[in-house]
Amino acid sequence: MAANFTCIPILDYSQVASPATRPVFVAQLRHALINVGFLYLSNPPVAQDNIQSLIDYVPKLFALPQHEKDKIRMANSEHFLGYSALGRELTKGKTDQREQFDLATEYQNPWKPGAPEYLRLWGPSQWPDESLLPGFKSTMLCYLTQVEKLSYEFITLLSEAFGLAPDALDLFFDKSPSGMQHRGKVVKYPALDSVASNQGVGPHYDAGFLTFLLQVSPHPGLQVQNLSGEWIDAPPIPGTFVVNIGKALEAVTQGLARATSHRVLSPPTGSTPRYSIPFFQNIRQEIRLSEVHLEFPPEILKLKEQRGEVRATDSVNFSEYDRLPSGEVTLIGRIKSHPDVAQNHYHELFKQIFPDGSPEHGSAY
Ligand SMILES: O=C(O)CCC(=O)C(=O)O
Ligand SMILES: [Fe+2]
Repeated sequence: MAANFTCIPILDYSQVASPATRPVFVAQLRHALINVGFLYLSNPPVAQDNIQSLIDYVPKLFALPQHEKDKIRMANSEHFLGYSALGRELTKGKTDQREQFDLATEYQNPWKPGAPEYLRLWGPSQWPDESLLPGFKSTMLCYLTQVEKLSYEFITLLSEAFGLAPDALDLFFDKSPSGMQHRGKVVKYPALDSVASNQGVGPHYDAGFLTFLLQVSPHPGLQVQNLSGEWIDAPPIPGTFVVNIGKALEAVTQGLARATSHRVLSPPTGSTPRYSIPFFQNIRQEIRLSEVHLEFPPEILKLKEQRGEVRATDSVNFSEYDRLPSGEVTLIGRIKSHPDVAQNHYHELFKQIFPDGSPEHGSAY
């Protein structure tokens, strides 16, 4: 089988419910996880009317007066949650040309001085004033809760695809009430004529286990890197999520599930902006992936050998999962991409990572 993919498979979630079609879904999932690292998911179990209301809010969210957006800027938040103006984020040391709101599932942070710093990473979101955007907060939270549920269902399917027990990956999640926080973002990529480069977001891997991306507007721009380093387009397909694998899941599956390098190019000159809403599934922050050993059946491991190794990639982030607790790996990634937040809230780590001060044109990766 040609492991060096040139297109991204489309899986139909409605096949999961019936015993007759579930094995078809699971087989396609196995292929997508091992050989591609990306897939489209059609018929996801998330209410269409909720998705549509959320989509309707997106341009209004970015159209809020600048001072209202600045009131909830990420630099206020030790949890790296809130608004990032255009040009405030770095990937591979270069400025990303996007504007975004990081908004997570609800979580009360019990951190006390003396506990590891990375446990400060989860906490309450900063929401725009309710009177300016009535109903936005509840719509976004309802959306995040549904995608969270889907993300757990997907983990069970993934275990099945890899020949593991259905609960083999449960140890990565604390499913008690408010035991976990997962993060979402609402992102705007302005057209090339109003930004300084075409780096909407530079080449990178995602952090945790799974990402569920809603491509809100019809713009292409998302690209995925195959094994030989070619960039393959992943244009929006209405009614689907794009699902991809984070670096933590790759590490703990011994590379069976591929974390695939991806990027977004800015829309061309004269275009309207591109909008997207990713959801990032986290894992427990204290867990060290190096201490978890999953037993995969030999026939599954053989599929990885058949795929071969990645021959070229432009992404380098989140390589520390082989030694550090997962929360610390995420914190390092957040500090490198949002040094202004780190400068306000994580002085020691900021100094370690940026001994010469805040990077003008970053050199963190
Ligand atoms: O906006 C997109 O389509 C993808 C964004 C992304 O890859 C990310 O924020 O990690
Ligand atoms: Fe990403």
